[in-house]
Amino acid sequence: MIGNSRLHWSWFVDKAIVCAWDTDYLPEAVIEQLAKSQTLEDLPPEIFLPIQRGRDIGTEKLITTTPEFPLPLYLASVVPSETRLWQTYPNVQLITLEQVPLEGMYPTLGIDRALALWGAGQNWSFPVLVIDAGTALTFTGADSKRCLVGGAILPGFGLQFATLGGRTGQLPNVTLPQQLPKRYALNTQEAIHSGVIYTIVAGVKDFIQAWWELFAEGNVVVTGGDRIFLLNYLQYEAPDIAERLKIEANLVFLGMRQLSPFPK
Ligand SMILES: Nc1ncnc2c1ncn2[C@@H]1O[C@H](COP(=O)(O)OP(=O)(O)O)[C@@H](O)[C@H]1O
Ligand SMILES: CC(C)(COP(=O)(O)O)[C@@H](O)C(=O)NCCC(=O)O
Ligand SMILES: [K+]
Repeated sequence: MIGNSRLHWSWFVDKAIVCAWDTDYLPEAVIEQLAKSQTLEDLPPEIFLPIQRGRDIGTEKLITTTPEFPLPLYLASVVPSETRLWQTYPNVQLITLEQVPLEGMYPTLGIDRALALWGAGQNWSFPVLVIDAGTALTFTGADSKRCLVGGAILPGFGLQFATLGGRTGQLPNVTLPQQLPKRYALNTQEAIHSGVIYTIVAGVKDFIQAWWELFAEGNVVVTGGDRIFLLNYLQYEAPDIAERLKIEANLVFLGMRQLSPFPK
């Protein structure tokens, strides 16, 4: 899965997610090395270091399966320039919205949102709302008939901080704090933390409450690179809401493995 910040990887054996990890965007040379690899040992370390170091729980299972080479690659992307790069890989299948069995999708819906929503619905049941705290923060919901209700898109935590740091004369770049900051800050860094975090948390709370007005028993699943931070803040601000949330890093991959038929 190619996101707007980085690449998200999963190694599948049939429908099992053996392991999952993230990397930075990668240069063409690495894609070429992947294409030429004939054994697990040949695989580019930029991609498979987590596996090759043997630190991942899935490693043993991996070594005992004999995959075909070049490795089949299922690609979903919301970054067209990166899609083009990876389409040079000889054994690539592009996953598109047509393969996701949700009803009512609009043509420009992000494939990451569609796959995450499908994965959440398959894993927990519909109706379901997915909150993706990634580069963008997105809400994407579907009803009990697996029909897209719709959603919303706003700049994620990192993007809000980067915009303030990059587009103003005297604001520094800041990173996410572990704890919910003080609301009334007395220095610049904490003022940025407070402004971005309290408004995102209030917005997320409001979207969740609105969702439960539509679907009283509706599931809510949180994913994305900043999911743990978001959940932590919500636990302080709205513990009753936080308690009812599901959290899952690999929603997109849960969605991919439930495509029927799995793309060939
Ligand atoms: N190594 C990392 N590289 C980039 N973002 C990271 C990293 N680790 C954590 N993050 C956080 O993840 C967020 C991006 O979420 P992610 O779901 O990975 O994005 P996307 O799917 O849009 O590529 C960033 O705002 C950042 O705070
Ligand atoms: C909204 C997104 C930018 C989110 O991307 P991400 O933050 O996960 O990298 C992406 O899903 C996208 O480009 N969507 C297309 C517009 C839409 O979903 O309506
Ligand atoms: K995402």
